[in-house]
Formats: sequence, C-alpha cells, structure tokens
Amino acid sequence: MASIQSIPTKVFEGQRPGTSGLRKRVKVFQQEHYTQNFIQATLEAIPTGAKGATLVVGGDGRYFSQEAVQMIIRVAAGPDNDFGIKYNMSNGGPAPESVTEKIYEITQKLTAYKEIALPPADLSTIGTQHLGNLEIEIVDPVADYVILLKKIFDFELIREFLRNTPDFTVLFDGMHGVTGPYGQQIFVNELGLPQSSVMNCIPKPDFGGGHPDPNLTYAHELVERVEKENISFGAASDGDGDRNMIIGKGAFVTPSDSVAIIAAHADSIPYFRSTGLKGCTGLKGLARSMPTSKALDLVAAKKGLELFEVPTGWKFFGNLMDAGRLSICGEESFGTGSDHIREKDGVWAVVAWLNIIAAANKTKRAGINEILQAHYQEYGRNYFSRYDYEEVDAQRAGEMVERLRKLVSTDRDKLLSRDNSKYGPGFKIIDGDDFEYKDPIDSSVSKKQGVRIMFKDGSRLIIRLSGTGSQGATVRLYVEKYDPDVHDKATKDALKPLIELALELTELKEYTGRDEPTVIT
Ligand SMILES: O=P(O)(O)OC[C@H]1O[C@H](O)[C@H](O)[C@@H](O)[C@@H]1O
Repeated sequence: MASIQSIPTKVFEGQRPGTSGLRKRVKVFQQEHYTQNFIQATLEAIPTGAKGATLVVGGDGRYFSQEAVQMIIRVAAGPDNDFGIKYNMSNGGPAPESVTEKIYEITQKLTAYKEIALPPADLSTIGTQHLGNLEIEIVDPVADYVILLKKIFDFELIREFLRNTPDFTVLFDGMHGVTGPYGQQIFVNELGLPQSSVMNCIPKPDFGGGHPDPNLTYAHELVERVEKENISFGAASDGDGDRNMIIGKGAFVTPSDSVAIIAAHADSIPYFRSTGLKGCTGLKGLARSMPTSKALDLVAAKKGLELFEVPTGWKFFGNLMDAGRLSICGEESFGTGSDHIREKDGVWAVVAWLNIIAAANKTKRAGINEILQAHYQEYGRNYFSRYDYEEVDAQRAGEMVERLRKLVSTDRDKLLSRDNSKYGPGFKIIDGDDFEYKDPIDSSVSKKQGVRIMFKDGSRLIIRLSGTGSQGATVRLYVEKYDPDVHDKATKDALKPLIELALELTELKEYTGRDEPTVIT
C-alpha cells in the first residue's frame, strides 16, 4: 500500500465553494493506523463536514510528533472529495484491499495537488481549538481506554492478586512508544504496582534510540532485567502499541501460544463470559493468520467454536468481527487481540494475561511457566519458529516462490512422493498448496498468500514473501511441529530436523545466497 506521503492528494485552498462557514473537524485515532484514519477523514468527515471528528493525541502532546499531526491536519483539512470513493470503513480497522487498490488507482490519475498552510496546533491543551476554520478537539485517549479495559477485564481481581502476592513481580516495557502513558496509568495508578514495574514509558520520537519491536532480539533490555531480577511477569508493546510480547523468568510465550492460551482461559475474562454482565459478549469464534501455529485450532475444537484461518494481515479479521463470528484472534507476528476494537492491541494482551494469571491463582499458585505447562499437558505442544531472511535479492526470492508454487501444483506428484525419511518418521508430505482465502462474509478472494506444505504428523512448513519489508525482499519461513507428548524440549531442538528438511526442500540457501536467517523468532 502506498504510504501517506506518497499519495498525491488534491487539496483546495481556503474555503471550498458552497461550504462557507463549514467547520471541519478531523478525526485521528491515537492507536496507529492513521493511514487508514487519514483516508477515513479525507473521504468522509472532511468533505461533508457531517461527521463530528476528533483529533486524539496525548494530553502532553507527545504521542504523535507535531510534524505528524500537522501533516494529517493539513492533508485531511483540504482534500476535494471528487474521488468518488464510497466505502464504509467506520469499524476503525485497517483499510481493506478494495479500498487501498482504489486509492492507488486514483493516485495514478491525479496530476497536481495543493496544500493549505495552517498554524501549528497546540497539542498540550485538552479541549477545542481552531486553526483557521478547522475545528480540532484534543482529547486524552488514556482515560477512554482505561474505561474500556475496565469493562473487559476484572481489574479488581488483578489488583487483589498483585496486592496479596508481592513476590509476583511485574515489569512492563513501553519501549518509548505510545503505550508508555497507558502503562503508567494501568499498571501503576490502577493496579497499584510500584513505579519500578514500568520502564521506558516516556514516548519519544526516536524511541530513545532503540528499535521498538517487542521480541527477544529488540526488547533485550526487558529480557535481561527479567532474568537478572527474577521478574515473574515481563511484557512489552511496540512503538504504535498494537503488538506485544509476554515473558517470565525462564519463560517465553510465543504469540501463537499466547492467543491459544487467552482463548483457552477466556472464561476468566468478564468480556467473554456470557453471564449477562453489562458489556459481556460471550465467546464467539477464534481466528489466526495462516502461518500462526495451530495451537488455537485445538482450543477451538475443544470448545466447539468456529476457527478461521486467514491470510497474514489484521484487516482479514474485521469482517468476521463485524459479523459477530469472531472474538479472539492472533498472528505469529506478535499481534493479539479481540473484537473490542478492529486492530491488534498490545496493552489489551498484557492485561489479558494478568487477568488469566490472577484467576488461575484463585485455586493454586501459578506463574507463566505453570500456565504454559498446564496448557501443553491438556492440548499438546505446537513447536513453532519463524526464520526471516531480510533484504535478499527480490528477483531470486520471487523465483524461489514460483518454483515452490509449481511444486505444490503442476509438480505435485513429485512433492507427494518425496522421500523425507532421513529426517525422521512422520515427515511424509500429505498435502501442499498456495494459500487462498475466500472471505466468508463478503466472498472476496485473496490468492497467493503463502506456500504451505503439510506433513503426516501434523507438521507444517510455510514460505511467503513479507508484505512489509522495505529493501529488496524479505523471505519468511515458518516451521511448526505438533507434539502431543513431549513438552519440555527447546524449540530449536524440537524443530531441527524439520528446519533442515525445509531448507533442502525450498533450496533457500541456493536462491538467497544466505547460510543463516537475519532474525529468528
Ligand atoms: O507481511 P509481513 O511482513 O509478514 O507483515 C505482516 C504484518 O504486517 C503488519 O504489521 C500488519 O499490521 C500485521 O497484521 C501483519 O501480520
């Protein structure tokens, strides 16, 4: 998808004919995806002036950089709505492909755009202000968000548990992203944890020089402190607050396990109980992106819930949620969430885990490790790993994927008769395809979403090109092995034969020229 900066936008100067006196209001959510909200604002709120809209930034004005806000206001304040796009994106989710494709098509026809100059907005003052004839309302999103979370989770239970269990220590890493003020308010002010339970909670435009990616590589400060200081529960969320990582001393919760465990324990979360409590929705279906491990499928089967496997990208969950068929979903790329909003939500996932642990501790003492082990005992364990090969030659990466596509289609017989016995029993290939998804709600079809190879023992290997890499191509190789009995192997040992098989079968080294991946998660 084109970025904001690269979408040429036709902007009118001064007042639009026939709109004299119109007060335009701008709606921009604090929680990421302002690309989508920018589009929403441009297409709906601004031209008609009909929709009241709000610019949401932190009370202290630091959640968005002043430049970003100015850019949004400037562009959103002026576009002439003769684009002819009428799409309903009011669920607040990421724009669907139909919209981004239409916008891209329009950008190909535009020949010029103008900008209007606006004075800078004062982001530090809550309330309404005017920039020319543009009305902006600055609100504090933390307060609204806390109200929402209190309807979803059992704050009282968590608070009690933390108060009565002082040796259960917590460390939340805001990574100098947008969730810092939320972490401060929720973990310290609401749940009563000491100030030392949060770190890096001042949002900074440069993320304090770090890379705000909540994984074992980039959240190393948190990882080191959790081990050194014997922290029971460590958590991080990323720069824009939508992703999360959950760890404990000697424990790492893979995102695939995380969504499965949240779903398995959903009845300890008020929002998912169909108890008739105000705001409780009951647990509807579950969903994961295709490469995410099938741990969630086992939970869905046991609970008798619908399970959806969608292509990579949160936008595919929105229709299912709007149709009332999806409650909890997740992606291996550290996104976990529910239908309380239409985007993954890092802070939500952290509080979900605290709620689950607090509920489990009503009967016996349990930390992250105990919850993980109990889950594996009940469902078996889906060992999972992702190998990323970043910035490889795009043409060669494309050729590699084409070869694999051929292997799962025209050369299918060759694939199915492949002898993998040297890698151990169970690695007989039983199926393979290039993942295709038909949206059950609007019947739209998304093709070529990743080559999948399935094995007799339930193992899978998946290969796809990243849609978010910025330089050359990023190849992602996902491997998964289900083990119903053995739960305590190190992931890399459990997956070793499958990874070797995957490298041989995909000819990854030959095509990318790489001996090793750049990132392993
Ligand atoms: O295509 P990839 O690089 O694997 O990225 C995939 C990820 O991209 C974005 O972050 C989306 O918001 C995620 O929902 C998605 O999982």
